[in-house]
This record gives sequence, structure tokens and C-alpha cells, in this order.
Amino acid sequence: MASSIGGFRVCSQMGGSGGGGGDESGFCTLMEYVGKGGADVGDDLVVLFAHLQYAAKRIAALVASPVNSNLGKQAGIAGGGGGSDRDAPKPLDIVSNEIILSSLRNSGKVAVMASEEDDAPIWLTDGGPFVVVTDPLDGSRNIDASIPTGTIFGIYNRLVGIDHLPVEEKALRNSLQSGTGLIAAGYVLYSSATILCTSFGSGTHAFTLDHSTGDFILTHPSIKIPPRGQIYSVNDARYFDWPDGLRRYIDTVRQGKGRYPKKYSARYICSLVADFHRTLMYGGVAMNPRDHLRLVYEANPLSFLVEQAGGRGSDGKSRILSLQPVKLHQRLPLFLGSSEDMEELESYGDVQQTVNPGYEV
Ligand SMILES: O=P(O)(O)OC[C@H]1O[C@](O)(COP(=O)(O)O)[C@@H](O)[C@@H]1O
Repeated sequence: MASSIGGFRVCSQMGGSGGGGGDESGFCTLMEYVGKGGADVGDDLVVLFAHLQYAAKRIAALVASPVNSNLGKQAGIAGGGGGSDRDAPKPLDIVSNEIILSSLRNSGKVAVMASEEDDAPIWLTDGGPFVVVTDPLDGSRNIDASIPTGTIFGIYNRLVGIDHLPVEEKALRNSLQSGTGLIAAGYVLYSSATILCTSFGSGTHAFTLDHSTGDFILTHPSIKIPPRGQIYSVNDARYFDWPDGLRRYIDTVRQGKGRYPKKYSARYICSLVADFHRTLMYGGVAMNPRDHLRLVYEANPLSFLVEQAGGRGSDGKSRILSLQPVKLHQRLPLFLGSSEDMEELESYGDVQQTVNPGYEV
């Protein structure tokens, strides 16, 4: 049973599906939540989450460290940009990828990890029950300005029916599962607070890192995205490359002439996890209408989370989770948000940006 003490949402009793655990202090940690006294997601998944939260804490410390203050994604740096100095520090998205890889390997629970940072999926553990897809540090281009970044992950069961295939082939096929097969997904937002938001298929719940104890505390149980928001989130410098439908939609809602008779406001951090988190909290639509974001690593996990919170994830025409990935690094237009806003947006027909001239910034 969730209640509120001093502004925190807390669990006052153990057990119950999705109810989470809790101790005598009333606070419910992520590990209590997933464990037997809480949502009881199964021992294997509990072990995996223990390792995922450890990786998240290491990345949170990394992005906040003064030592790394100028190590955003930069071409020419050794380890990521093809530079030649082997002793040069690596960009943070490469280090984050290594942190997640070692955590997943150490968990012993992951058969395959597919990462936005790697060309091909990595086979980790024969018999590992799970497949993890991840964008280890999204928004890393913002690091140098201390703008929020995030980790995104999705978890599937290993396809045991293809265990007999050669490693490369089964690694790829396991990683190309449709989003309808997700058993869990989440993101970690590295911002003024470090927030791990996750779903196991029964609601979306967010946990905030308590730096004094190192625990993620359940602060936002059963998040419900408002059915209607008043915010649109898009890089509107691309307005002149948009199709007519998208231009008309944005022009209409910003003038307060849409189905909801209020003038919408624009918010765009240009860091997907941060833009998505705000949308989950306040409602509205977060979008990138061009073929830029990835189906496997970004669109599927975030669509799973927004659907579990009562919203929708679409490519402008179809439900994201129903799409069958054909390529690991497949890109697509992405629209995530409140159910009524999404419905109104899609009613404009052509909202997918088909020209993608390449942008310098
Ligand atoms: O340039 P655009 O179209 O505004 O795209 C911005 C989006 O790209 C991202 O930076 C991800 O791009 P990268 O994977 O190339 O880093 C998101 O965080 C952000 O939402």
C-alpha cells in the first residue's frame, strides 16, 4: 500500500502484486520491490536488477565526476572516435557501455547483450535466461554542458528454441525480438536526481537514488501519464523539413486551436531520457519525427514504459511494440506520450519526416 511521508511515496506493507516491499522505516528500495516480499519478479530477474542498479550507480558517479567533465562524445578521442592515442581518456558513452557489459556478464543471467554502442550483439553466458538491449548513455552529446543524460534498457527472455544455432546467428535473432516480447524495460535518468524508472509489465514505477545509502527508493509508484498534456517536445528547428501534417498539428496546438483549447508550450532538452521522463510526469507528446532514434534500444523500451503508464508509443502510423525489427540499429520516427494527444497527432496523417538532410548540431 503506497502512502506519502515527507513528500516521498512509501510502501507501508509487504507483498501484493506490484505493491512492493518495505522495511520498518516505510521506505521501499528497488531490491525490496523486486524481491519475494514485493512484486516477486523471480530470482533470476532480481539478480539481474541488482547488477543493473550497480551499473547505474557507477554511471551516475561517472557523469557527475569532475575528472570526466569534458569527455562527452567527441570525434577523434581514442576508444570511440578512432583516435590513435591509446592512453587518451575514453568518451563516457564508451565507458558506460563497458560498465553495463561487465555488470551483465557478472550477473551470470544474460545470454546476449545488444548495445547501441556495438556493431553486433555480444554473446555472454550460455544458458543465461535473459537478453538485454541497451543504449548505455543517451544524450552524451550534452555531457559537456551538464545537461541530463540517461541509460535505456529492455529485457527479453532468451529464445531457447534457437539455442542450437551458431552463436552469431542466435545472438542476432534474440536481439531482434519484437517489443511485444519485452518482459521488463527501464531507464535511468542522470539529472538533479538519479531516477531509475522501470516496468515488469504491471505498471511503471520510478525509484530515486538516495546518495546517503546507495539505495534506489520507490518514489513514484504506478505512474499514470495524464491522458492530455499541454507540452510538445520536438526539435522545431527542423520545421521546414517536416511534412504538412506535422506542421499543421504543431501550429494548431501551439495556438490553442486543437481539441484541447489551451495553448501548448514547447520543451526540448534534446536528451531523450530527460524529454521522455518529463512527458511521463506532465503529459503531452515527446517526438523525433525523423529516422533518428533506434527501434531496438530506445523506441521499444520507452514505448513499453509509456504504455504501462497509460500512454502510447507510435512511429506516427503504427504501434511501436508491434513492429518487427529487421536490423539491429534500425532507426525510425518516434512519438511517445499521452493517449489523447497521441490520437490527435496521428489524426493529422503525415507526421513522419521523410527528408533527413543531416544536421550538424
Ligand atoms: O538532433 P535531433 O533530431 O534533435 O535528435 C536529438 C536526439 O538524439 C539523441 O541525442 C540521441 O542521438 P545519438 O544516439 O546520436 O546520441 C537523443 O538524446 C535526442 O533526443
